[in-house]
Amino acid sequence: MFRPQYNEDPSSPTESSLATSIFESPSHSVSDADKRAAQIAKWRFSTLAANVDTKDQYGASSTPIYQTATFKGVNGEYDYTRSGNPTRGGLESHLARLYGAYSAFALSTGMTCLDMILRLVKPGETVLAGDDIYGGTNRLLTYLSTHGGVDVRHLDTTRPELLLPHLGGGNKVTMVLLESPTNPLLKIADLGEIAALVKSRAPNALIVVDNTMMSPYLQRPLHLGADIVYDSGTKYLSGHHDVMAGVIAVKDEAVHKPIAFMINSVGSGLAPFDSFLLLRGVKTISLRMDRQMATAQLVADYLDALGFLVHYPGLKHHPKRDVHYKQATGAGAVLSFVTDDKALSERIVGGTRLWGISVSFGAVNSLISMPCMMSHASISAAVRAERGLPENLIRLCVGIEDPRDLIDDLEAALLSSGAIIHNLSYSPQNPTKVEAIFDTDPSKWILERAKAFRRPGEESAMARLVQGVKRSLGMSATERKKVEGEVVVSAPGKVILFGEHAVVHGVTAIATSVNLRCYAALTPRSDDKVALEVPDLGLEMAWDIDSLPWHLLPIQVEQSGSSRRLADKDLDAPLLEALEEVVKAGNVNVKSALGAAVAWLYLYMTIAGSEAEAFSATFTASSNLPISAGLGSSAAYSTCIASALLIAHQSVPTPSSSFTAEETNLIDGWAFLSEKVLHGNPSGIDNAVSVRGGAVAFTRAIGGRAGGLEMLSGFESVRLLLTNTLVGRDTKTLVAGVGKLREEEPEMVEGVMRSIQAISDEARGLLGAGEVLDRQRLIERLEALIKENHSHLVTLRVSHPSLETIVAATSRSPYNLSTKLTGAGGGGCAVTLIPDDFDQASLEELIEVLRRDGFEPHLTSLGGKGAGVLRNEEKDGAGRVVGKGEDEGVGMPLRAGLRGVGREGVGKWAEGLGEWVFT
Ligand SMILES: N[C@@H](CCSC[C@H](N)C(=O)O)C(=O)O
Repeated sequence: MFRPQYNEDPSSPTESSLATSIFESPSHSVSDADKRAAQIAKWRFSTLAANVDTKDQYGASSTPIYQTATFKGVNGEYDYTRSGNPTRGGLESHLARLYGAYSAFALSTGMTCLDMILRLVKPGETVLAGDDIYGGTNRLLTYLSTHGGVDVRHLDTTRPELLLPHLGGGNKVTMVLLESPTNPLLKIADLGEIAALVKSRAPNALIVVDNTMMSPYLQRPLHLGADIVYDSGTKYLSGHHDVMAGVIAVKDEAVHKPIAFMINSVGSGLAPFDSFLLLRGVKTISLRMDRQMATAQLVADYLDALGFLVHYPGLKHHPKRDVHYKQATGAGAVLSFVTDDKALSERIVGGTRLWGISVSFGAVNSLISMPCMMSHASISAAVRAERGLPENLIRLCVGIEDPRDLIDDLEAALLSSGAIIHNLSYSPQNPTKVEAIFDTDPSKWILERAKAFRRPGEESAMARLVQGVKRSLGMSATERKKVEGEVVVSAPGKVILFGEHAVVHGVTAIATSVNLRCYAALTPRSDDKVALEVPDLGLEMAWDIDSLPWHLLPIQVEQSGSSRRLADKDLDAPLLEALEEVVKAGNVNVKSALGAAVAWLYLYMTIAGSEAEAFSATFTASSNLPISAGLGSSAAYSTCIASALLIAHQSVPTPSSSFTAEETNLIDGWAFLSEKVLHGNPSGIDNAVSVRGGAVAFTRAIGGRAGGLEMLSGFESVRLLLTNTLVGRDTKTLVAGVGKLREEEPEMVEGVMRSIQAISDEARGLLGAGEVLDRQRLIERLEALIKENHSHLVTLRVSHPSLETIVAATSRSPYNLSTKLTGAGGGGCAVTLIPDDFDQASLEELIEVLRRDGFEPHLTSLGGKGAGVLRNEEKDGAGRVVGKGEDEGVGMPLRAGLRGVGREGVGKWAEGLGEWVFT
């Protein structure tokens, strides 16, 4: 005789026949039927579901509806539809295969199934059931206990150990009735563990599982130790809410027989037409459920991201997620959430248009309900309260609609009800961008979508309070990543030697690094804070890491071609605005300090990529570069932030000799992003020079012409006097002034632009790999070009009396030096080339003259090194750099020295630290 195999995947337990008689247990002959069964046993669920294995007398593809009450007794197989009907029989054979069951029965409703099953329990016996169960189940169990003499006990089935006191001893437990997930709180019971536990202590007790939430597609309890499983066929099995039905599937003949007897005696078998509908619906179950589940996950993620307490086993933090996925292959398409306010829940439910307000679930259209008022209304309010079923609970049953329409509708209802409000840190132009993400990654889309809103009121305040208390107790809310040792970096400033202003109009500019630099240390700490110290700006701030707006982090688009995460091209407006608020909340409003703090936090968060990757550290930066003088101090600062963070995150290792081109480009990309935070729309030339050092020729892409950046490698260092006029100026106004002049006098300005392009072209040749001149001739040509370029800048009206004073002082005898403004002009700095043979005494005298005139001269040189990192040789046994955190007891962190030496001493301090490696 053929016996079913209870394997992992659905087996083929019954012989393929159009009908299964309920009078007798299925008997099967070894032969073709067994061979076919063996073949079917290999099929996966969706193949089995779509192929109904019937043997109709006419070969009908779709099982015919035998709409007849009686039969004339051909072969004695059927006599009366209550006892057996070919349409129902075909359905039952098909269902048995899907459940991996010994046999299956199709009944008029799910509740009829439970009724038939509960008739196996006798008065005086005990049934154990969950404390979160469907209202109809609770009602029938209550009736049985009040009218049938059955002892019904409700327990929390998520804790198998709670069953123990009820098993064995004087207890007469003959049935354990389980739901997993439960309806409506989606709690998870470990079906296998409970079955084993019950069987070990009460071997005769039957394990019964209501599997309606999952269907056999996702969970097959008979394979987990259950004896009987039943489903409301009205739900996922039929899928269209056009038929009421129930299905019982059993493990063996011993259970089959009494249930078959009862169904025939009572006449609860499913009618032929309804059997046809159920059979038709079940063929598509896997398709429907896959789609419904995928959308349910999005809806759950969305509500979760908005801060609602959501019950759904697909959520990462569902308390029994692991148990669920041990016994089921998916999370299903029902979820519930609480609002903490019944009236609010009513407004949400009433505010939806697409979600139908209805009981039931599993159909192709989505439904919304309040269980306490609907599916679970038959449980008294007192019992609901006792069992922890919130009156404000909303249950969502997700259908196959487009997820975007469902979210639109739900979002509108949440908004109109006041359950969520707009997140003002979110820029309103983003929805289109967000919509586009849906096609490539719906789960990222949903999280981005949730960023636009937040829940008003208590909950977040409460969460903040809890976190505050935790912090005050010295408890960390999150296990933090640690920075391994202190990271010390530096990066140079730059001067634009030729082509400033003209570069805005597409002319090539030549910029070189200077040996004035920004220095910075990233020092580990262990108090869950991230801090910033820029003593030059009077900036000293610290933030709790978990108080930062991590939820606004831009979506991380998969990047091909690099194992490292590259910087985004554009700034994320919501994050930027939120960080400005964060910094302003610390009473920092001065533009330079505000920018420095926001740039630091922006890179700190985006390079980490998530709060989980963030570490606790202090970033300390100081620079001997004049600030806001057109010398690229912000680019040097940005380069320091980028390189320190990338090294700390081990995206860039501290090299033994120099950085690779890929590492250099990576640092440049992130430094450019920081420059965007600081300047809005920078050209990129400053960070390019700061990261790479040396000299570059930079042409901005403009009017369809390609731009470019060329490193000028043949360049040897030249001495330079950089004189700060200390006259503040506004770059934007000066750039706009040249633009206006171009409109008013186009020919004149075009002529100047052409001349400056010629200067830059010649300089590119001199400093690059072009014409090789002897050193003296090179300096002479550069001096001539400096003078010429300055005169053009005067013509463009961007000079300033203070700059002209410096030009005059340096060009007069006995100095005879060439000077030009650098950068935006209108004040700022002037650069004076110092030939190799210029005598030291004259130089010192000139510096004194300039000082007396109220200027601030710095002797420096052109074309120094780019970004650098201090090689820390101190390693521990595992080869890691020894940490010098605030509290690691390994001596003073280097940042203390960096703060202590002041701007003038910082260069010397850095030199004395040890060996540096540069890009
Ligand atoms: N009025 C009905 C409610 C049926 S609820 C159906 C379904 N099981 C669900 O959970 O939505 C009744 O009282 O039984």
